[in-house]
Amino acid sequence: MKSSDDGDCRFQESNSSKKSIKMAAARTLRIGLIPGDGIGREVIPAGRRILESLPSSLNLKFSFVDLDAGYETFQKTGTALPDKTVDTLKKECDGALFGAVSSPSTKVAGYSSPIVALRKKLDLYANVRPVKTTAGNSNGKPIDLVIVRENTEDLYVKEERTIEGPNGKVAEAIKRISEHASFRISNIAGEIALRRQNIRSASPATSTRDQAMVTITHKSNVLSQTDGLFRETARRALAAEKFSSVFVEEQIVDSMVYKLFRQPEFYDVIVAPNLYGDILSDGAAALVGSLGLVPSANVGDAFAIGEPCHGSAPDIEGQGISNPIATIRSVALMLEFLGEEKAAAQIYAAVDGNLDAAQFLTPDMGGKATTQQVLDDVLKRL
Ligand SMILES: NC(=O)C1=CN([C@@H]2O[C@H](COP(=O)(O)OP(=O)(O)OC[C@H]3O[C@@H](n4cnc5c(N)ncnc54)[C@H](O)[C@@H]3O)[C@@H](O)[C@H]2O)C=CC1
Ligand SMILES: O=C(O)CCCC(=O)C(=O)O
Repeated sequence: MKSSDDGDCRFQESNSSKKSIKMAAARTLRIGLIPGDGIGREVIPAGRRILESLPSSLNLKFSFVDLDAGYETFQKTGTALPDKTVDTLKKECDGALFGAVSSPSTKVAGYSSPIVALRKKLDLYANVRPVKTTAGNSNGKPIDLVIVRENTEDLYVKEERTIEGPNGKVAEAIKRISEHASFRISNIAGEIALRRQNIRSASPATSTRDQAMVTITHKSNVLSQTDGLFRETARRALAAEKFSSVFVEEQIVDSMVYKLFRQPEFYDVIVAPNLYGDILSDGAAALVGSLGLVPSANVGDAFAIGEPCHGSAPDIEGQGISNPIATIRSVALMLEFLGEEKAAAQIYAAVDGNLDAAQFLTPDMGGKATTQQVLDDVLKRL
């Protein structure tokens, strides 16, 4: 049961043809909820509450289906990502929210990260991670950048092996970079840069950037074949006529970290292979105050999963103090990719209001509020 719908939607063009017939009908979206482990189970209910509380003027309705994945699921069933979860997402859902999972740091026979697997199984090839300060929370250095991380390959193909070498064990992993995946991720990075520029052009008074920019991140000075292919392909993708207004530059990943920390306000869109994108986004989260603020969307041509950038945070699990904002912003990001920009904008504004007022902040942000209090404050502002 995919969405019944009268709205315009980037990923659901077949539905847009119904627009003229059913202008007044509400669009109903079916959302899969995958809390996972740890604080994933604390923040996903907050995400659901946001969707349930959107103003009726948006003409949007939601139905939900609870789905399993994670380490606890693995312990109970022997698999971290049940087929039922994947099938339900594919056959029934328009989008999904994923919390976090507790993947062990040592090898456990039969366990494999379910979120890494899910991204591949649904071909969610782009991991879009906006990192942003708000007006009241910028320390004079407004940050507004997006990390666009390739989501299906690189070292995350997880083809590893351990062999006996002459001096003990030797472990190896394949780093796979394809022209196809590098091209499509760079193309989406260019499109995001253009879209951001259009939004800025609509309100020039508040904009501090004149031109869209994409920074290609790589380590092709050392890895000339793998990262070399990524760099070369990204250059080619971004040289397309449609991106002629986008300034394209590149940065070797280690100095990228340096420059990002020295001058974060310089960056607009950063496109990176999977592992560098993962690391850069957690680093960028520190620049805006907390991992608990940074959302992501796993995006393919036909589906989007909103997911906070953080993990299952076992150090704060069960205390009721996990920051729900990364998840709430992930809800907005998922809606954006499902064509519901207006709803997304209202959620972003409510979150910005909460952060700027700084009355209800969780301890990671220096406050004393609980998850519930932050959620209630955001709901009040919606
Ligand atoms: N996508 C996913 O499901 C991810 C899962 N993980 C898993 O999470 C587990 C824990 O990993 P860590 O390295 O500790 O990373 P983590 O992201 O869970 O936590 C890092 C630090 O950030 C804090 N933090 C994270 N989210 C927060 C929030 N919403 N509010 C307040 N504070 C927050 C934590 O308390 C901790 O001090 C591991 O098993 C790892 O495999 C890690 C990253 C992503
Ligand atoms: O722990 C896991 O299972 C997944 C960790 C991967 C990751 O950090 C990310 O992709 O954001």
